[in-house]
Amino acid sequence: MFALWRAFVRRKPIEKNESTRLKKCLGTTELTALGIGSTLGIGIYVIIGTVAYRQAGPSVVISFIIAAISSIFAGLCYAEFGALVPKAGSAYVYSYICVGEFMAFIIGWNLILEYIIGAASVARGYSNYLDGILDNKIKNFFKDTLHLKLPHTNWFSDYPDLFAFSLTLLLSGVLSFGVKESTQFNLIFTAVNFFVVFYCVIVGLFKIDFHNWNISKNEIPTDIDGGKGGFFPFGIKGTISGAATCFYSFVGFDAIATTGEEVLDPQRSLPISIILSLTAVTIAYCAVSAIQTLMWPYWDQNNDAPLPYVFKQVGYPFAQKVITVGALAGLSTSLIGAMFPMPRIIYAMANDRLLFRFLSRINERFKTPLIATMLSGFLAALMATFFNIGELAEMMSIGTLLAYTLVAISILILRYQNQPNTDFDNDQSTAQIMMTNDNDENIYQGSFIKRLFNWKNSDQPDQFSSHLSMILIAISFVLVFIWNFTFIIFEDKIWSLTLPYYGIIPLIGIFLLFIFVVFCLARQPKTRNESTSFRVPLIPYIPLFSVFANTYLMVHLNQMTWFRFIGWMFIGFLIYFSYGIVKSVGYLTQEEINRLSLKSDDDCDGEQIHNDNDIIVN
Ligand SMILES: NC(=[NH2+])NCCC[C@H](N)C(=O)O
Repeated sequence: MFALWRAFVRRKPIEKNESTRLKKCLGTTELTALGIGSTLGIGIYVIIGTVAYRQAGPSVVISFIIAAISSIFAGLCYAEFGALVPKAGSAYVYSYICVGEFMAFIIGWNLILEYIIGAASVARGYSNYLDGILDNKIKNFFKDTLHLKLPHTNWFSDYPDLFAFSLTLLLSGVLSFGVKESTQFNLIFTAVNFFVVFYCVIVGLFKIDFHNWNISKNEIPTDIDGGKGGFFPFGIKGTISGAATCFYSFVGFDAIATTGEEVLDPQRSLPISIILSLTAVTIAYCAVSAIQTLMWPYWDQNNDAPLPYVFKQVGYPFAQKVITVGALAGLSTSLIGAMFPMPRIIYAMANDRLLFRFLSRINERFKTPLIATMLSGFLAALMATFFNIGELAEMMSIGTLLAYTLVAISILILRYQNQPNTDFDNDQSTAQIMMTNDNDENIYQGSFIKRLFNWKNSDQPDQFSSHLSMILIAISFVLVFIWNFTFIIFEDKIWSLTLPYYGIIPLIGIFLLFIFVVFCLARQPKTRNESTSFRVPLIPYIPLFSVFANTYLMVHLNQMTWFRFIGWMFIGFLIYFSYGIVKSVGYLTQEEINRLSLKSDDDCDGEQIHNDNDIIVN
């Protein structure tokens, strides 16, 4: 059991003076453009309209604000990681270096889900959008020629979307043959997209009518389910479930974190551009959602291409054309933003031997992880062909929400650690650090209660305080989850203020317990690493709030999404426990890793080096 735990918490050594074959050329501007480009897409052009129409009405603006808060808190945690680790990577790499292998595996596995399904959903959205403009010509053609009759028709689309399939496959082809994501291209497309958003807001301002935020029920045609009218036609519940959908619109900024190796000054640029791009995107979403719902009644928003529809309805056909250009630019950058990091994460995990080795093969000629790119591209293309966009968006959101949650938890663990693996000038490998850890003397002064409240006001974490904090973090995570699940059971009653006592008692009880645990955690000593350029303020509150907001949105996703997600995690654990845990490079020294990578460059099927520390799971 102990060996298992040691495997879970082993950390990846950081290669000192690691050279990179990639060109260091990106500055804060390019990175911010990349962040905005991969985030601002379907959200503006499709989601605002559909959420206003079906879930939240004009209060879609509030839904966006709620989703923004949860994403911004996650963004802060990403920014700290980016500032801390001077190395290319995603949340997966960061957590492997700072927290431990098991956490890293789960984050990485969820990121793969996010990117594959994210790419599929954007491709699908792209094709729906084009269809909306072309009066459903693509859809009708495929429906007539290749009609599908699959069970669960709300999951699957009723025709195979070969347009989305070809688009995804084409793009992954382009990406695998070494066409580096051109930042120039991205910059131009993002600028076009942003200009169009700006244009919509300005032009739209001339056609706003505040009555649209206060429509009464009898103005809504009887054959339309428009709720009770007003600003919250579907109640607060609608606004919140809308927020869970809007969350999708904020996903993508994490692409910034995967470019670390090409950035001139990552420790400075990464945090700045994450925060800048999230701010810009939030303003854009809030502005467009306000304008769009003020221009046209929420109950008559179009489903496939709502933004141009509204401009057409108010008598601005020219604006419709401008929006189409912006949408195609925006959806393209969003699609590339999802497809580009996808093979890189698979490659990184396979390189660390947490996933199968063949996925880390670099193609000699094109110098890209060809197999990983093609395989993930093919999977994304298949998903885009058969699944409905709604199902894809939910599935992507659950993976991303869990990844964000775990990144926030990782930041907490990092801050309360007594042996951080973040001394980047020290060439001692993690293996050695772990050895010394084990021989540490455990001088636990004072009784448990005293330590729990840190009576001595110690400001230096030691082994005891760091273990204690880990336990407190785990307990608070479990409490937040249970609280959110309980909340959702009674949600209708809570919003209508008719909550019975058997609902009040557990909710208050869990809440008080949570406050107690957070209080104890806040008392524990934290590490002080003043050298990093960005640190999340208000530890432990901001990461805990992020955990709360993310799990809250997670429990609002539908049951089927949860079942499919559990299936995905099950496959992941199967791979980890049968392969990753025994093959991972987590316990190798730097020299061994070098030998290993030399070997795998020559011959991927060669024999793998086994080190003395190879663990036996007992
Ligand atoms: N990395 C991803 N999962 N990308 C998909 C992002 C979707 C993007 N937020 C949009 O609204 O278009």
